[in-house]
Amino acid sequence: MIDVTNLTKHYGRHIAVDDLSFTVRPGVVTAFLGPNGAGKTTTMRMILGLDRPTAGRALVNGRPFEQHRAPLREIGALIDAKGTHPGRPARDHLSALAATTGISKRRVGKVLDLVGLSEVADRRSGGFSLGMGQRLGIASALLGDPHTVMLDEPVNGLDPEGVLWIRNLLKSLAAEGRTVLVSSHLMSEMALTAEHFIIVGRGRLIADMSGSELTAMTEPTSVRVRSPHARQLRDLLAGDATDIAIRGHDLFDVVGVDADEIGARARSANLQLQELTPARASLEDIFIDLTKDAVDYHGATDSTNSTHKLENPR
Ligand SMILES: Nc1ncnc2c1ncn2[C@@H]1O[C@H](COP(=O)(O)OP(=O)(O)OP(=O)(O)O)[C@@H](O)[C@H]1O
Repeated sequence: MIDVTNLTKHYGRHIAVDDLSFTVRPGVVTAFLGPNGAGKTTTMRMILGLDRPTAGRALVNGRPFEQHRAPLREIGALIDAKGTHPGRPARDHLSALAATTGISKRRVGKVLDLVGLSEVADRRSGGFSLGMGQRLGIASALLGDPHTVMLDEPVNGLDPEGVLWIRNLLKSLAAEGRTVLVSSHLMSEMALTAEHFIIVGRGRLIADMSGSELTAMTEPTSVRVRSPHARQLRDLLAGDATDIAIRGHDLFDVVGVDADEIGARARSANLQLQELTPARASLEDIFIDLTKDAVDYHGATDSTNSTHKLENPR
């Protein structure tokens, strides 16, 4: 469990983390999302005691990280995958880490197997690809068999196979009952991995909720209707719909009339319905909408110009 309360970090006049409070619970993957510069790494560094908060506090399993007798058994973290000595083989790196932190040497072989590096464990890590380096960083994080795992942008620069591997690893760690916090600026990836989302922008909390709660923040954008009587149904709805888009001989999308109303009208006209599906914005659209004011640099094509409406933006 990670508890962050009123956490704040100033660098001179710049506020990197601004009065942030949230709890990361065990058993689900929690995504820590925000655009570049939102304060994710700074927050994670404060959770690990690597940076001192200007105000507030961060607790790992009930205590500040540095007050645990065996901190690496409490929380394993990947903050900078390049933090290994390039001349040292992966196995030696992990063995040294185990020896200096009182972790059994047997764990070294176990984590090398877990991350798929056993065959290259005696090669110098300096020759590792980006993906292999990430795997070694994750092996270091898991060495102490920790209750809580925290990874900063672990999928950055990985190939699709590496991305899939990390996704499955994170889910299995959470399924074992561990607390898993993983940062990213890519909602598209996290939507497939996480169940809970903590979204920050310019150091401030924007949202702290499950995927279904996030989705429920938007009004349905349209309703998809499939019926063998599509034409008659369209005629029935034409007066109230703001838009009707024909998608096929038996399929169309309606804007401006909700699914309950379409169902009621079809029933009273005795017209059969085969599909009635409200369409909502994707998690990625919602993320872009929520963080659009916190993005420092927009591209020439403004991806924030989405059409859905948030009911309850914070
Ligand atoms: N040591 C530092 N000195 C001064 N400013 C810093 C320092 N570390 C971070 N910052 C600033 O604090 C803000 C938050 O940075 P941070 O790296 O925590 O964001 P982030 O969400 O992890 O972003 P990214 O996704 O780009 O890694 C940024 O504006 C950054 O420039």
